[in-house]
Amino acid sequence: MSVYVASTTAPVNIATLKYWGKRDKNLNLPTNSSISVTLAQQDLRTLTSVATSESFPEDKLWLNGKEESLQSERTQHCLQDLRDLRKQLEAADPSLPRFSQWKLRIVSENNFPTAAGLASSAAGFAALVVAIAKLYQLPQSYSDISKIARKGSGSACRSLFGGYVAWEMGSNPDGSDSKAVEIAPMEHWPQMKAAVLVACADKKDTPSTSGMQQTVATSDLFQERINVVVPKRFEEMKQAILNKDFALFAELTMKDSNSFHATCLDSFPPIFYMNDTSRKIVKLCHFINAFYGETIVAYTYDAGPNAVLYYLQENEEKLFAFIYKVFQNNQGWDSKFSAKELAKFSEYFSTNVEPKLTTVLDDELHKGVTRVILTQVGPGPQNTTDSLIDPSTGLPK
Ligand SMILES: Nc1ncnc2c1ncn2[C@@H]1O[C@H](COP(=O)(O)OP(=O)(O)OP(=O)(O)O)[C@@H](O)[C@H]1O
Ligand SMILES: C[C@@](O)(CCOP(=O)(O)OP(=O)(O)O)CC(=O)O
Repeated sequence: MSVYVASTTAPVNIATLKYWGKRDKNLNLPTNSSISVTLAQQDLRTLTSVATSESFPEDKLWLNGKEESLQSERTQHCLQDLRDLRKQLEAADPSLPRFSQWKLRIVSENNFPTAAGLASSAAGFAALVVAIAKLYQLPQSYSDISKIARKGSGSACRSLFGGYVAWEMGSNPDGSDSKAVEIAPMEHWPQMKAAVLVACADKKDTPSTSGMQQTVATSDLFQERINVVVPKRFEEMKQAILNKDFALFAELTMKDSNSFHATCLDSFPPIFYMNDTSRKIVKLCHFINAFYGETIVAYTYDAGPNAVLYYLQENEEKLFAFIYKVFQNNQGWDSKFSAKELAKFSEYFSTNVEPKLTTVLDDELHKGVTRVILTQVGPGPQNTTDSLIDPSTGLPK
């Protein structure tokens, strides 16, 4: 029995200009273009291996060690599109093995919690699509392949690229121009860092897909957002990235997060993703920027209460004087900083911040957070020699 195997990793991306709203649910076509930053894979990544063999009786998926259904319409859509592209290759070259007819085994692992509002579906679908495209040796560009990932989960199309990425909404009814493109690679602005403050949360309020539908159907504010606010902001944010203008990038990022959550609140019945902790972190960020008289941090929130803070390496000490002070009891610091480095943040706080503070910081705020993930801008999907499939059996290792 010949078993053919391919593997890839794929990153998480966190939008700075949010995708919210579909104009076509089946094809996952958005009502606005969006922009994101791809995060480093050391902390947040999916590893996916795929195998195909004439002897496999059915398609199968194992996610984080457990067998899961592959029956969702979205996954089926992705598999069908990939098989169609492979079929074209096989038609052009009859010597190729008939992978398009054979069943697939997919084994995937996320190195972070799945379905915890950390964009696991984005990394997951990106990895799935890239791994199969690799197995099938498809010649299409990553922008073309991103259209298939998009059908799995909209935000997944942006995880096909590293650095700074746009999802161009397109206008064709068949979705052929709704794809991800690179705005700039990570090397363009490698100083961008991200601190994820993972909030304590039960299941999310409303899944993204149904939340979007509700907003599209009921919010008046949403019409202003997609027709006026986002088109202008999309161009401005692209320029801010190209010019490495952090103050502008940060302001647009914060405003866009607020605008997206405002349309959620304006939906009927309203949808609440941010909680009290999220709102206090928003206030803390504005306080920090006002304290220094300069914008050194931006917050953004997806469809859940976790905060993602973007900042530049050069401002880490200034920012962490506050953030470490408030969240030092949360796990996640020791893996990135030595005790000496952490002591420097405390020292900066007691020397430069504390004497000038006019307000008392909330010493209970850390209780609403479970852990911090300290990371940075990162590359797109990576080739890997790690494999989750045993090629002699075609089963998970
Ligand atoms: N590695 C993976 N391979 C394939 N599918 C995955 C993978 N990881 C996650 N998924 C799919 O994504 C689902 C989780 O998506 P969901 O949108 O609920 O959470 P999330 O992406 O972590 O959060 P959010 O979209 O709010 O950031 C999983 O139930 C699974 O179907
Ligand atoms: C708030 C968001 O994170 C929404 C992401 O929505 P999904 O991509 O998870 O939605 P589906 O296309 O229905 O799978 C904003 C963003 O990532 O742009």
